[in-house]
Amino acid sequence: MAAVVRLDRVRHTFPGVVALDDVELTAPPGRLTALLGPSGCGKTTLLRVVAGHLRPAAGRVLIDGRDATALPPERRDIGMVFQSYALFPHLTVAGNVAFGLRMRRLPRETVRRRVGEALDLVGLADQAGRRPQELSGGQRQRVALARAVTIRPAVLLLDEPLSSLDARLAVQMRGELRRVQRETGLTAILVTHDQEEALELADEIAILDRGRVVQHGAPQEVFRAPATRWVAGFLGYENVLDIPGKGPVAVRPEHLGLLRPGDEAPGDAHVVDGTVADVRFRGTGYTITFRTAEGRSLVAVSPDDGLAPGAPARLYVPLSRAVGLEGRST
Ligand SMILES: Nc1ncnc2c1ncn2[C@@H]1O[C@H](COP(=O)(O)OP(=O)(O)OP(=O)(O)O)[C@@H](O)[C@H]1O
Repeated sequence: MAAVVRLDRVRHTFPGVVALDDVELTAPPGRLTALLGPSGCGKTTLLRVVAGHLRPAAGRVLIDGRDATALPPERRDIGMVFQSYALFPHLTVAGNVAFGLRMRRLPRETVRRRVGEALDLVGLADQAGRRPQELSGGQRQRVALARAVTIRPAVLLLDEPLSSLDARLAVQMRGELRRVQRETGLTAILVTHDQEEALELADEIAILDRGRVVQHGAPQEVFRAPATRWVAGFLGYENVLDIPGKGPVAVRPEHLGLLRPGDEAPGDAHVVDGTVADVRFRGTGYTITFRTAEGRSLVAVSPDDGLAPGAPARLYVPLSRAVGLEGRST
């Protein structure tokens, strides 16, 4: 049965750094919770505390209501997948997947069956006899995933599992990871610094900033309604501007519209006049930076350029896309 993981006021410091600052977090059973935040915000420290590789200075780790804070990693019933795969080079694929089962002294026949099931699950049944160094990065990560799930752990911890894969493969592996997590029904906690990955994979996202969980919710909710100015900025609401009657608002570049001469702004939009400061090609279009009359910098994206630095420009913000910042903490 999938377990619920709860962190109860977990605190940890390293010399001169508060890595975890009274973290309260619940990872619900059978769901994938992503820990998302910038480098150094405490994601890995949090995962190490859950895994039992690090004893927190204060607070408790509860796995299915049981206090696991003092338990060593091997008694926590946890499967782990690391960025670096951490496969045994001298063992075959099947040997790697079997490792945890053999450690648990399961009967030979059970080990054989479960290894077969795990390799089927990750699509590597035909690679069982190969060694890790003969596999691609994506295949190695599948072996690591099979090894972690075959012990049927209460919790699956994933520490940046896709970040050593090239961009295209990482995107493809997202789907694999999601499917395996769903099919196994495991409670999973994923550490990532990649927003897109978190939004696509997670049932819930916890955003960390300087050792604190600053927002926790469904991906859509976190993305559409960032709880603080910092979260808004972190999630790409790059533009902050004042709208009369609404106060300061944050807007994503892709929601800032560009009015060509003669264009009318749509109803329910706020119009801003400015000057083009910079135009950059970004493959699928252009990133255009504007300077408003009040001296603010605004960034928009446009499918075509046709604008040169110094040219006057009119922008509009659909009010439905503007996230009000008044009353939100920094
Ligand atoms: N073993 C350690 N000794 C001293 N400081 C540490 C140690 N491990 C982490 N820290 C510090 O604790 C803070 C949190 O680090 P952590 O590795 O948890 O961040 P992270 O969010 O996982 O970052 P990244 O995305 O870069 O891996 C950072 O300021 C880091 O420098």
